[in-house]
Amino acid sequence: MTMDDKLKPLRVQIDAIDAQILDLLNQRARVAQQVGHVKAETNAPVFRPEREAQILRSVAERNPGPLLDTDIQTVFREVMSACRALEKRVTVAYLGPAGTFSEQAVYQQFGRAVEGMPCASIDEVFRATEAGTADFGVVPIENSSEGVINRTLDLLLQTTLTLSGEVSIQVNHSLMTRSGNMNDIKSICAHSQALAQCQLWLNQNYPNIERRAVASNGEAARLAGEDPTVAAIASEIAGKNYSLQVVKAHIQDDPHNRTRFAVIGRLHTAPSGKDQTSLVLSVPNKAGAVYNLLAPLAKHGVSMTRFESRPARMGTWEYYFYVDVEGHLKDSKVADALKELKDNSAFFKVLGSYPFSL
Ligand SMILES: C=C(O[C@@H]1C=C(C(=O)O)C=C[C@H]1O)C(=O)O
Repeated sequence: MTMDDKLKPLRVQIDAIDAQILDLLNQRARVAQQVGHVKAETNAPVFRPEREAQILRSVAERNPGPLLDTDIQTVFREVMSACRALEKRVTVAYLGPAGTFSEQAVYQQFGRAVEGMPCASIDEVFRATEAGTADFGVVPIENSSEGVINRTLDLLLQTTLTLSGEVSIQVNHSLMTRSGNMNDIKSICAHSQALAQCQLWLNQNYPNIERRAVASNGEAARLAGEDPTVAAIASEIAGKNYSLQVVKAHIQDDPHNRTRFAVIGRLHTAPSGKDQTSLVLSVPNKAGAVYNLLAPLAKHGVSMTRFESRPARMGTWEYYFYVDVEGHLKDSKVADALKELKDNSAFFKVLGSYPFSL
């Protein structure tokens, strides 16, 4: 038997299965449309992150293989995204331009069937979401090698928006030029964070080429696309958008470099069963204040998953604490612990409760 003879019956099987999948997907989509009608009657929110998180967890738990859990989740994320878009296509503002890691974070949270709205700055993402021009915003909050993104933390302090999710993505930086080599290159452009994340590699390989910080890696890719003397450090997706070729991939000093993004919006996400709650607080500047601050968490058996401190910038050596705890604001032990925390705090703000990222 030739290879084609062997493949033929297998492909007939795949075609028959695809016909069933197609039918089932559209059955699912019709039910989602009905969900959309029910929501429209009460003006209820279309995107329900807790429900989507539960579905993604459940498909991974029930997955018998051979498909990988993470791959099955990618497929279901897109299925839900497409179904949701039949109810309403949500608009998501992010730090643009297209091709940045922020855009990747948008897709990781919402799937591809969204209206992405690239913004020029983190401030603009907040403004567009606060004004309702966008339903949600996605902003970088922390990088594993460079630390927190100060502007995002400052804006979270003031905003009326809540956190409705977080996304963590692996950040791979590539050095790219129009030609695919470094001949004639006079400067290397990237966002200051990316330059910092590739510092050792650049010192070793191109110590004499000028480094230029620009607004974003996407902007660096755009500049390199226009100018054959400019190299960009950016994601390969950004490079493709501007017809750049890779000189060297994965040049970040930390191979496990990740960035965490916050999803901001007006939605108060319901409990999904595996949630966390983010808050910001400050304490009066006196002995034992931080100890007292955290005691209620231990007392009520609430685990803290993150604790970050930042100077309040009032010249008084006072600090804001960004704290994440396990559980949802609607869990009684979280609610009880937070009530006591609030009583001990000079400033207290709950940023939101949302499902743990996958
Ligand atoms: C269908 C719904 O609307 C959206 C789409 C979902 C889906 O396709 O499963 C899940 C949650 C919502 O974001 C729903 O709320 O159940």
